[in-house]
Amino acid sequence: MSFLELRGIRKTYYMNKTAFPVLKGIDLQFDRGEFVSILGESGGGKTTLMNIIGGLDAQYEGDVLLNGTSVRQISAKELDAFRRQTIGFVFQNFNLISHLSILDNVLVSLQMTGLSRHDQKERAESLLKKVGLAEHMHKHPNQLSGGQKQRVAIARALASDPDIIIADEPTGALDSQNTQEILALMDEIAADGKLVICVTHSQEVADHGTRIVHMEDGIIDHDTRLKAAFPVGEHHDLPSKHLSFTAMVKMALKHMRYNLKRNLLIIFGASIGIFSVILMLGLGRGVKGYINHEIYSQIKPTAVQVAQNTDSQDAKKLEIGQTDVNRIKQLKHVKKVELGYYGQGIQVQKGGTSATSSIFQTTTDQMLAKSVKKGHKPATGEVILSKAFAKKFNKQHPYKLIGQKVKVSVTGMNKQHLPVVMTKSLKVSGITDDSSGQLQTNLQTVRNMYKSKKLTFRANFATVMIDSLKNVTSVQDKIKGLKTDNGKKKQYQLTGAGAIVSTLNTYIQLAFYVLAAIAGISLLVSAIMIIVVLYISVSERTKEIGILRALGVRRKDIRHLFLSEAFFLGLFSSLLGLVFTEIVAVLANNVARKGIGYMIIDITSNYMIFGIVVAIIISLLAALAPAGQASKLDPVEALSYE
Ligand SMILES: Nc1ncnc2c1ncn2[C@@H]1O[C@H](COP(=O)(O)OP(=O)(O)OP(=O)(O)O)[C@@H](O)[C@H]1O
Repeated sequence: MSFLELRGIRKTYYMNKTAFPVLKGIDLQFDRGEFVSILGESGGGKTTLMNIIGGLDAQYEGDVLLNGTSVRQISAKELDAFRRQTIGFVFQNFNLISHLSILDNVLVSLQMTGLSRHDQKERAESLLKKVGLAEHMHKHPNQLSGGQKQRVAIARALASDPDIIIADEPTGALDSQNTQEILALMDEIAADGKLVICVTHSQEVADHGTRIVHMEDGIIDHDTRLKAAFPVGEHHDLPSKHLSFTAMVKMALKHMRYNLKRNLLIIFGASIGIFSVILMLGLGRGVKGYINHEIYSQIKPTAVQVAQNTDSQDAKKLEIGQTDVNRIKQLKHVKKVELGYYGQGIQVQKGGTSATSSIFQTTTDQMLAKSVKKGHKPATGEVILSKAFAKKFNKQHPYKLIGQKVKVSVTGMNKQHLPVVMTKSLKVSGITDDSSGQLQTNLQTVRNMYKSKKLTFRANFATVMIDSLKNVTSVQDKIKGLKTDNGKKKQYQLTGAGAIVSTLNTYIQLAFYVLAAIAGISLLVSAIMIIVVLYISVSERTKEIGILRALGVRRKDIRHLFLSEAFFLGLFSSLLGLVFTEIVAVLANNVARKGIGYMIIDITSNYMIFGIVVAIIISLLAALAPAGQASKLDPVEALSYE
């Protein structure tokens, strides 16, 4: 049984349904240790035959048998493995991968063997030494002469220690001295026990081998043995595996580095999209934060004041009692309920001056300390005045009232519904910035005033503290819906800014989402840019894809190669976009801090992660079609791509 056998190989090309038969029944047998030259006229079908033997072309009739096993029946994956393990290609125009160094070109093949990384490198170096290129390992193909390039190609073909070397016009582009050197190398390979099949036009090259096969009109018309085949010793195949994902990723990175300028430009362009989206989100959050900060410094939007819904002046009807408090306290999201007292027409006297306060109200625990411009919140027996009211007693220096005593007269009703005036001397503890005539004291002070006249104190409002702004509206609705014990609707009267603040926040958020979405258009442009670049890259690298496929790289790996590049484009552009955003945020926040005392751009780590993930997903989606196209390229067509 021969090592390699061709049985009735026929191949016909079709052009517009016209058949062009090229191979018309080829039967040949080869053994290891042979150096077979295939001679024939130009266009006679030699390359076509080599592609069939090398497992690059599976569209033919007949059969190729390796050690008696048909290669025709095997799956596409097995055919990839066949090329990896059994075949080494040497082409007329070298077909080296231009963006990889000489060493890396040889290593691509070795990465598909079971050798350790160290052994791969050692073997690549020793093969390059063998072909006389020890000093050129770190150069790129464009830095070598034609003869040197062909020696790299031979080193690469030998890397996975295949049994068959297929050389298609290996000396076609070389001068006579280089031709002799390459032929000597091919001799050595055959002497090593491999089968060398070499397509040539040159009789000189053909005469060098052990056998000449002549093709004419699609059939073999002469088969001449010049000398005996080289003796074949024991042979152990190098274990083969497909290219690892990491190797593919590394190759993608090397290609990106080789085309650094172009890739930097793409990364820069795409980063602008990420930059604008993240900036808008950060600005939205910052502005919302700033507005809330301003609102919270004036009022407590999570506080709602509840009073009885009545026009009556009767203190009994106006009372908010313990039953009301208990009812409200039971509601979800209610943190605290504090009773309060509200009155009008309160007389205040100091020395010879007296004035009437338009609003008199008890403060709650929740009262903001910062709302007291000077002084402090009132303790029992103390009162705070608004600046406008204080001016009535000291026009020039209203703040001087702090620490002084004023007489406060509140009118209550006794059991007979007759007015009773309660007067108490209270110390001014602070002054607010308020322009209304407001007077505030604490609840205990009012209780004490009622007690001193033996009148029943009735609170007439309650302050309800809600756990968070987002729950204000729902709690308000629930309070409005509360019923009395006999099932009647209570219909409380509610006041508070929470609902408005909450709506305002929703609108601000919405406005910035819209802005971010508009900024997202630039992301779309980035995606289109990546699609275009990858399509260009696929057509530029068609030959490289053909070479990789000839070396036994799977379709899947080719797809991974392009997807890896897209992944890195997405990753690097998002990182650059984030750097730009950070720079702008730091600068803008510096200015904003000086101007309004607040950092106006608030970029959270979630936004950053969102930016990175979105950029990568968009890049990968953009790469799907070009990567798919690359992986589907026919290896023979890809190799003959000009
Ligand atoms: N993909 C293809 N589609 C159609 N015809 C093709 C295709 N590839 C090759 N041919 C034709 O098949 C014939 C054989 O081509 P092939 O490249 O095998 O010849 P060759 O013997 O290697 O020629 P040369 O010595 O000039 O390299 C040629 O006539 C060529 O035009």
